[in-house]
Amino acid sequence: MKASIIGTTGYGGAELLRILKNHPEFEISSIHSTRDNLAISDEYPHLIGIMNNQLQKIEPEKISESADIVFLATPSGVSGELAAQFVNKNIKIVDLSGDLRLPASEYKQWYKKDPTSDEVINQAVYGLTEWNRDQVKTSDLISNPGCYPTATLLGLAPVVIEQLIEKDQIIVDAKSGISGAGRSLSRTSSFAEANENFSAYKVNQHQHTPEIEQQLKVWNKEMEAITFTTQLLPITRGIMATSYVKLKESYSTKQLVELYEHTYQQSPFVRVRPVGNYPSVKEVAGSNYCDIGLHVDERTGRMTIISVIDNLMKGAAGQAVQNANLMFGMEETTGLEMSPLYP
Ligand SMILES: NC(=O)C1=CN([C@@H]2O[C@H](COP(=O)(O)OP(=O)(O)OC[C@H]3O[C@@H](n4cnc5c(N)ncnc54)[C@H](OP(=O)(O)O)[C@@H]3O)[C@@H](O)[C@H]2O)C=CC1
Ligand SMILES: CC(=O)N[C@@H](CCC(=O)OP(=O)(O)O)C(=O)O
Repeated sequence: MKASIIGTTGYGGAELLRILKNHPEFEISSIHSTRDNLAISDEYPHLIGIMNNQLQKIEPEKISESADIVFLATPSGVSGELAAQFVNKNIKIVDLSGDLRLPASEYKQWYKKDPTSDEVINQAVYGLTEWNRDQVKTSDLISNPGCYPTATLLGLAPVVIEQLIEKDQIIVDAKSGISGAGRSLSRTSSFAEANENFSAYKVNQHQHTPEIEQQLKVWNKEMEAITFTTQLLPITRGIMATSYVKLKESYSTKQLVELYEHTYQQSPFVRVRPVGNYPSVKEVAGSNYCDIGLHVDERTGRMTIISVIDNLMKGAAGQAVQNANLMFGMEETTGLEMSPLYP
């Protein structure tokens, strides 16, 4: 299968290159960004001697004729316009941005950008793979989940679906490494501002809030608004989402660990930690795993759920390829079985 990547010079694009270069079934047929006639190894010297593909102009007609799938690793606002040019052509699409995840009106409110049309948005399947496998398999247009929603939703799903928690009491305290902000320069992600620092941003205004709430409502329509805080960690890769939920009845940690193990027993990329064991971001770095640890505080009746992912892998390129694998009838793990980079 031939794959094209748009947004190849960004961090998500670079991670797609790393995965697809070693994928047994996908071959990289063309790479694109706003620039062309530049070798990818000139932009990314870590690829010297590994890949010397040239960046090419973005010509949707030509790409659709020569590739079976296109990955849009482009910024929100750009991806939606590109997706509209590829839909209904003979090519599958996986969009890594937030452009196809929300209804147009809600997108405008949270992203403060013009949305793409609801007609395109409505064709997209939300690619939280573990929970949407059947739809992903038959879709030609995938809206890949955001990095924070992936970690948060995988952590919350079992207790929301089983209706074990209060519907209006979810608090999510989430932290991301700096690569989550992309490759372009910004003051907050500069070394001097981020190193040895730890700061909260977009408090109660983060654009991933409605994406999380929307999926919680799919699982249980009674679910209400969440409190969601995002923070910037001075590390390169990794997200930790710590969710606090109020249990309706009393359960032990052991009972809930068993529920999570049972829920995810057919999900090779979700690893539930045993009682008393909590995951760290380094334990999933460079891999497509989402690791989940949990604990019930019997004093408060609350459960703490800690889920970690690599934002560039399960939070972006890894999950995008996991979805692409299913779209072409492959095992979801194909080309994604790399172990975490530890230490
Ligand atoms: N970083 C992360 O952890 C995650 C990112 N995402 C999403 O994935 C997408 C890519 O993110 P990331 O790789 O971090 O972003 P980067 O800022 O690192 O890269 C953006 C890429 O898009 C290209 N680009 C920018 N504008 C255009 C345009 N008008 N037409 C074509 N290409 C364009 C850039 O090309 P050039 O620089 O050559 O102009 C670059 O290759 C974003 O939508 C992001 O929200 C989702 C989950 C996690
Ligand atoms: C650390 C950091 O800045 N992360 C970014 C992630 C953005 C992103 O992935 O954008 P989408 O909305 O297109 O998914 C943020 O919090 O905005």
